Amino acid sequence: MRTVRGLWGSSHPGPTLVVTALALALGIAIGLEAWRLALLTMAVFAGQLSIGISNDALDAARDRAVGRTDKPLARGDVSLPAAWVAASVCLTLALVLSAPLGWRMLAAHALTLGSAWAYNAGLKSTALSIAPFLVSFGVFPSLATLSAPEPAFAAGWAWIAGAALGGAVHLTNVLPDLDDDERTGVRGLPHRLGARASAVIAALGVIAGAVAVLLGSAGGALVAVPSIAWAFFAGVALVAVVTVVRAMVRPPSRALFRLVMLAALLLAAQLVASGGALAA
Ligand SMILES: CC(C)=CCC/C(C)=C/CC/C(C)=C/COP(=O)(O)OP(=O)(O)O
Repeated sequence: MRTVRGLWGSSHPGPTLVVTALALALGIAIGLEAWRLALLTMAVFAGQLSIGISNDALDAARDRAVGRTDKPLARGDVSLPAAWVAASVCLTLALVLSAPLGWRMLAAHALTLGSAWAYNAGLKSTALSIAPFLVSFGVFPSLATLSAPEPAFAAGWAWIAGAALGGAVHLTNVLPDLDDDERTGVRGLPHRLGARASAVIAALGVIAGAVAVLLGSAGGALVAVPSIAWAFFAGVALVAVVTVVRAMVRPPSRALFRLVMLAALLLAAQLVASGGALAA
């Protein structure tokens, strides 16, 4: 039981659940039938577990060195071999569950997973640390549209929205750990930019994502934007403003990352509410 709890804690449960909910929301928005929706959601969930657990497995020694008591592997609640078995099983499950949805969906999911694992394996310590987030989240909306009986890539605006939000996720996720990371030699893009610049760019990313969804789901015509979409846009813009203000007046905390996740969920809800045409 301790191992299962520890593995769940290592999976980055918050982001895992949010990304899974986003996949479910996108699948609902495009009207996927029940079995496709279930497979898409379970495949994304398994993939997220594999990304989160492998991330903590690769970071275990560093996390132990800086006394990260929030990390089950660093605390010794889970052994490293158990984490690697769990991450490998989840990765395999993610691919096996994707396969019945078609080879295009399988290939796209493999790409998002490969890019995330590349982050874990070392890209996180380079100036290109943001790249896997742009790639994985950029491709992410297409996981839903490629799961449809007539597979298609997502529309260009959805790629832009996904990548912009993915960038914001990265720029805010590492903020509370900047000092610990520097001590263990992890110097990704946010470390090089500094906390405030990262938070401001993340907020701009959130706004860019909101504009892409607002205009994209209305076919590019401002006059065609329904009032419900404007309401969601205002909500997301408010989240972006709060993110910047918080970053200016308080030391960087998990709150900024949670605000970005909230913005992503609001945008997904907007897509479901407006029944926006997501496919290209
Ligand atoms: C759609 C999809 C597949 C997206 C995934 C994209 C991606 C690059 C995910 C990595 C997620 C992750 C475990 C970040 C934490 O890393 P960290 O080690 O920087 O921070 P930590 O202290 O929170 O572990």
